[in-house]
Amino acid sequence: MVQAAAEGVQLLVLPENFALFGPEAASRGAVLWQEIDAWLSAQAAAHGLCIVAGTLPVPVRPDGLPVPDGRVRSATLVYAADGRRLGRYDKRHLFDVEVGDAQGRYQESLTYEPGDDTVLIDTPFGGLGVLTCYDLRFPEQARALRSAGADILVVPAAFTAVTGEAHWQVLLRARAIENQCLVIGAGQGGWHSARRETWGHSQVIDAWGTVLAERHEPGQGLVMADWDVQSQQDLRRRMPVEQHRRD
Ligand SMILES: O=C(O)CNC(=O)[C@H](CS)NC(=O)CCC(=O)C(=O)O
Repeated sequence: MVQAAAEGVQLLVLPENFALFGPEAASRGAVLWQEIDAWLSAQAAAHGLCIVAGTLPVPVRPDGLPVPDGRVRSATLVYAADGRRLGRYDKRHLFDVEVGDAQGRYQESLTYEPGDDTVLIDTPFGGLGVLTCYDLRFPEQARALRSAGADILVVPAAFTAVTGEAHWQVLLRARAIENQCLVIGAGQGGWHSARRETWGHSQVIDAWGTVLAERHEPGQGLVMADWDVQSQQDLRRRMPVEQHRRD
């Protein structure tokens, strides 16, 4: 946070399960999430940063009711530069998939309850939509966000090394190009246990599909880019795909 603020970052996106990762994440999140929420809000205000904190395991639904059966939601919380909460999005597509890597089978729905709604969050930079990790594979969610007014799509993720190498950048670029949005993919990257490896390769992609910045190494780091809002608006005017839709 300190480094980001010093570098002049205005919008900071964190990866999926940035604070808690692995088998204990859900149960620890259920206990710690309010403390982390308060800390994030204070960080946003202290550094004057808009923070997209994707994701945190949260044991209550957006309406305040507890998530039943001891499960949690994979929630992305968004804070304004004064610390106010601008919105919340809960991951809708859960990763119950046989990848065939060292981990073998992923069964996110054992510990997580899917979110219900696609949420457009109003920020000082424009409409912001969240696609959490596996959500990235469902283009209709990104399209719904664009139609609702998204200018920026953020993708907090922990893509597996196997699926990430094959699909991560292609999917991010496709969502950027087809929806003419800035896409910010923030990915966990590296080994988390003897069997769990994530792909990383966080990147920022503009509405034309140009990769503006990318991290190639595993581990933590800041990936930064400038956003040219004007050229995104020009592109949308010259090539109005949203108005040309048939479905
Ligand atoms: O469990 C945690 O601590 C963090 N969350 C994850 O790793 C999630 C759920 S298992 N991973 C994905 O959605 C991977 C998607 C993916 O890799 C793909 O779509 O190819």
